[in-house]
Amino acid sequence: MSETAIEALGLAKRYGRGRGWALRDCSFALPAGRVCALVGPNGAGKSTLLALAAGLLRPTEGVVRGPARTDLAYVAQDKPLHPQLTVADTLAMGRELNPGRWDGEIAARIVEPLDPDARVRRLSGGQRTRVALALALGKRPGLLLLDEPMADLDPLARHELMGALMADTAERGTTVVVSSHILTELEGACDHLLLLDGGRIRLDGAIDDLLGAHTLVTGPVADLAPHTVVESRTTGRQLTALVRNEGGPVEGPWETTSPSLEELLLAHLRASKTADRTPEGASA
Ligand SMILES: Nc1ncnc2c1ncn2[C@@H]1O[C@H](COP(=O)(O)OP(=O)(O)OP(=O)(O)O)[C@@H](O)[C@H]1O
Repeated sequence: MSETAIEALGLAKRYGRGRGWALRDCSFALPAGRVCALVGPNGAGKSTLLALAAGLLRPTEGVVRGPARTDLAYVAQDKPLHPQLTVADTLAMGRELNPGRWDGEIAARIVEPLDPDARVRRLSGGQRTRVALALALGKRPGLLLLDEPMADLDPLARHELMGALMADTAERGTTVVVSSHILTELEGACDHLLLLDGGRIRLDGAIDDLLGAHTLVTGPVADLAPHTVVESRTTGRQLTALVRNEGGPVEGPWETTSPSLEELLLAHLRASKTADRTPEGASA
């Protein structure tokens, strides 16, 4: 059995009485060393889950257990930094706040394109992202929580930083939970998936297992029973459906392939949207 890096049990969050649930009944256990993609539509609860995991929010219900604060780094969407400090001062502060574990080398590598004497308030959004990531990685955390870390980076910087981040965390066996809307960014980098929608977990598991548990079916419109259909669409006489592999191989006049991560996610998201609109709930 592999060690668990972070675990949630019945975790729920409501930002005040009378407000809706931002997160509801979330239970999961993430094995140590995994790189977990946290995905879901706007307002799904991703930032809430990450802030709860970082210990910055208190759950309304349930618990989340992770490493101690000293062994955890969190890069929030708004990347709070001290605007008056320079890049070099910010890293010096990181060293002071993390005695005995600060890795100046990785931090310096991340901010390498920046002027060390530039003040944070004069940096662009993407440049601030570099500083925030340098602080987080310099801390050498066992668990790294990243909330849409690459959103304001140009494609080249995104590619370079994602590569550096993944190489470094793989080398050290760091557990990473990273939220993003850019599925292509996650596809090669992550090995675990948490899909949130409407504050609830819709999919949770190793990406290979999840992909292997589904088949994408295309062909003439016909009944796919006894297979469990996650979601199906018809265009004219053509059927495209994502089915679970529970009922054995799909046999019939259809072409069957393994879904891509994007196809898997989109089908589950469309299915949960339909289920929310259907009183009895649709299959998901
Ligand atoms: N500080 C807050 N006060 C009140 N409601 C909040 C607060 N933060 C988030 N919410 C609500 O909680 C729900 C989940 O929001 P959250 O930011 O966690 O979603 P998200 O999945 O990170 O969205 P996005 O992809 O847009 O960043 C939303 O309905 C949002 O309006």
